[in-house]
Amino acid sequence: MSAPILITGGAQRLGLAIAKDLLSRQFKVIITYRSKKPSIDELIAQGCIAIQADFSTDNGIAACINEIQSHAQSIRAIIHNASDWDSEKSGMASGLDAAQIMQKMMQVHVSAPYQINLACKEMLTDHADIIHMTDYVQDKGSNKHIAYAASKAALHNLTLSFASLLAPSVKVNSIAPSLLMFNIDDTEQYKQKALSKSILGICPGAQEAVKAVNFLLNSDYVTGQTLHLNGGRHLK
Ligand SMILES: NC(=O)C1=CN([C@@H]2O[C@H](COP(=O)(O)OP(=O)(O)OC[C@H]3O[C@@H](n4cnc5c(N)ncnc54)[C@H](OP(=O)(O)O)[C@@H]3O)[C@@H](O)[C@H]2O)C=CC1
Ligand SMILES: Nc1nc2c(c(=O)[nH]1)N=C([C@H](O)[C@@H](O)CO)CN2
Repeated sequence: MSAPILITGGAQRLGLAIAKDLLSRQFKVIITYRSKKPSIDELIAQGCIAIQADFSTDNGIAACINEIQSHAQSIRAIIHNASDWDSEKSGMASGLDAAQIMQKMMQVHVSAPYQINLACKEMLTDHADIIHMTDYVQDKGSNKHIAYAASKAALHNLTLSFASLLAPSVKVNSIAPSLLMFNIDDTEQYKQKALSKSILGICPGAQEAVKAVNFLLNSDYVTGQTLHLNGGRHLK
């Protein structure tokens, strides 16, 4: 029986598109989700295993690891996709102070992938992959999402460390998107401004991430790298 591919945060948007693509091509898929959504029942109906997990606490991460290990003896790939895109403004508006915002961003984007990778590394098959979904801001920072950007930079640093630790049997890479999908509450003004930040000027949708994941899964010689999905934003 083929080893499953684990996708964290697989119940919506990019993670859901990646899960659906892999299931359509007969991969075994395990997703984690934080809050219940209709998409989860659809995935389960297609044979996906769905694990409820909230990475905001170490107990939540440990419980998730136990669930993963109860469902699989081996793992073909781990895609760390789960994420909260907190700005300092939105975080403080929700009552968090600076320390709590930084802790929240580092917990989901760094501590969870770190703990899951170490706990599951012996389960990874020969020629396995770990993919960290980072962000264009990993290299550039962000004046509105300071803690978020720092956590994505730290996540990319995990790529470098785990690529070195797990070679040659496991490849570890970052995928660093900028705008791939809008959010439901994005205004037209925001959308136009976001589109203007890249030289290609489009919002390509989730399939751009699907294609990048499949490139890495099919590669034999790419590790410790970043696949930039940013429409040439760095050239603007
Ligand atoms: N979409 C884009 O244009 C871009 C995306 N990226 C990155 O790509 C990845 C996918 O993006 P996107 O699909 O938009 O992501 P989403 O913002 O849709 O988040 C994906 C999932 O992560 C889950 N999640 C958030 N916090 C936690 C937590 N503490 N524990 C467990 N699960 C959690 C959410 O659960 P819940 O549904 O319960 O909230 C959500 O379903 C992310 O890492 C993102 O940072 C980077 C740049 C651009
Ligand atoms: N977890 C998330 N991270 C990010 C999102 C998102 O919706 N969820 N969106 C972005 C933006 O698209 C940004 O790249 C361009 O404005 C960044 N990260």
